[in-house]
Amino acid sequence: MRIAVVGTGYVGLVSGTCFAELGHDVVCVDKDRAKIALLAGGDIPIHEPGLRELVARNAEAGRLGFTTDLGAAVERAEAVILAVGTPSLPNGEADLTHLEGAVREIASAMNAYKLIMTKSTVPVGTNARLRALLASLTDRPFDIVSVPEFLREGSAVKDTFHPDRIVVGADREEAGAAAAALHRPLTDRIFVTDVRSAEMIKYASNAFLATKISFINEIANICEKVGADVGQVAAGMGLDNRIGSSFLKAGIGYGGSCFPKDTRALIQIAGNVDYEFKLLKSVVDVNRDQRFSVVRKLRRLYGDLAGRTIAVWGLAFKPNTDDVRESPAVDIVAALLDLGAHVRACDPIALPNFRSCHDHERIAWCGDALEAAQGADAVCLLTEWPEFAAVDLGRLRQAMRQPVLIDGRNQFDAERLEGAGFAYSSIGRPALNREEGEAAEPADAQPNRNNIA
Ligand SMILES: NC(=O)C1=CN([C@@H]2O[C@H](COP(=O)(O)OP(=O)(O)OC[C@H]3O[C@@H](n4cnc5c(N)ncnc54)[C@H](O)[C@@H]3O)[C@@H](O)[C@H]2O)C=CC1
Ligand SMILES: O=C(O)[C@H]1O[C@H](OP(=O)(O)OP(=O)(O)OC[C@H]2O[C@@H](n3ccc(=O)[nH]c3=O)[C@H](O)[C@@H]2O)[C@H](O)[C@@H](O)[C@@H]1O
Repeated sequence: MRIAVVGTGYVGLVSGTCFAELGHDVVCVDKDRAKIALLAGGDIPIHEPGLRELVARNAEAGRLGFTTDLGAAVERAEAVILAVGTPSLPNGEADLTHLEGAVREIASAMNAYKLIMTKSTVPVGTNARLRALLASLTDRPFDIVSVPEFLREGSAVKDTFHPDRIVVGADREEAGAAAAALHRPLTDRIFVTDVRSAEMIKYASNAFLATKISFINEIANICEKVGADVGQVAAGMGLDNRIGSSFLKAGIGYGGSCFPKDTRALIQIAGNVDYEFKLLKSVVDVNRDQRFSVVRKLRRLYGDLAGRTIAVWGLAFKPNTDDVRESPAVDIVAALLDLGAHVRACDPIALPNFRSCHDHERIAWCGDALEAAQGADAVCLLTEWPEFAAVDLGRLRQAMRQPVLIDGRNQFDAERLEGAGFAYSSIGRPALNREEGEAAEPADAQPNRNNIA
């Protein structure tokens, strides 16, 4: 099939490449000329394991092309995938201007029947509105079906080739069958439903996963107070098939381009029909606060952070990506700077993206974990890159002014760290060196180890 993919972000690029790999003839379109020039030159604009090779192989085979000419791509296509961004408006609602713009451009290129598949995450009712918009602009026949995308950054290629399920929302049976047939080589688990339910499945799925994360983070906060270990609690809970073990990793909360945006949008979707989604509002509040637990631990330890040097390990919102959109690190670094601290930051690949948006005279940009730790009063681990957990503790201790490690992603073993002479604190796990009932006192030159948990 000849396919045009409109929007060459994660979703467009990965799904376009996937369909090329399946033998289809794919052209990816983006209005960002720099992005298309990069792709046409054999480079890729995102860090995604396995993607570069896949793009190169399919481009070389002539099955995958890149263009800024939406009209030409759509004219030759039998199917069009919509994968443009749907970012948050200031009130939390999804901004649909990119989608509407793309549909207007598609209208001008309609020369025959097209199967249009919306992979962008859109509020319930959006596909119906896009259908009405397109119908008002063209007499040519088309279908619009909803095929929400569930890939994760960092494992996008694997997720696309081995999805848990494909959801197809169609209001005409033949259109649903055609979209399902296109995805059939990827999985037999294809759930065909109506368009509105498909749109809602996407938001409900992201909101549910976000809820699991905020839930376990609140359990972690209670664990800290009662002396339980959230890792053990999550493991024990996860053995129940009804609960499942995934998305129960406690830490500094979720970030990224989707959970924050989609939870806000679902709260708005509910609000627009006069329903207050209380649970989801709390999920968002808990998540917003959770990241600052790292800063609170530092303040309990040191009191005033002005003039302190804090090493920040990890800037990406999760490992295996250079994406820093709504990363907890953004707020944590800003809070440290507001409190007068000096920050020494590192990340294996996300540093340039972070630096381009959040540069500051009191941030030193460092090449690796040990360089960042040089002269630091504390290390804060914010992204669970494997190289951080593998750091040589002896060299780390030597590099630091004070051997303090705040582990925002529970990557280290407390006993090992404390055995190596560190004051160590993680999220929701008991601190070995803290006596029950011990009073918290502000510290001066030396950290008050007993206050770190
Ligand atoms: N990033 C992710 O992991 C996932 C994203 N999604 C959803 O997929 C959608 C796309 O997200 P990303 O892939 O992150 O996109 P992105 O926001 O990184 O990129 C979208 C691209 O669309 C292009 N674009 C906008 N209007 C255009 C037009 N009229 N013609 C051609 N190109 C146009 C932009 O220049 C941009 O390069 C969003 O709705 C998102 O919520 C869904 C699942 C996973
Ligand atoms: O709609 C989207 O864009 C995508 O959003 C998420 O994917 P993604 O944001 O790429 O990454 P996740 O692996 O879900 O992680 C999101 C955030 O949650 C955090 N997280 C995840 C799992 C966990 O147990 N604990 C936890 O804090 C991660 O550190 C990260 O900050 C969903 O997992 C995808 O299914 C969905 O397609």
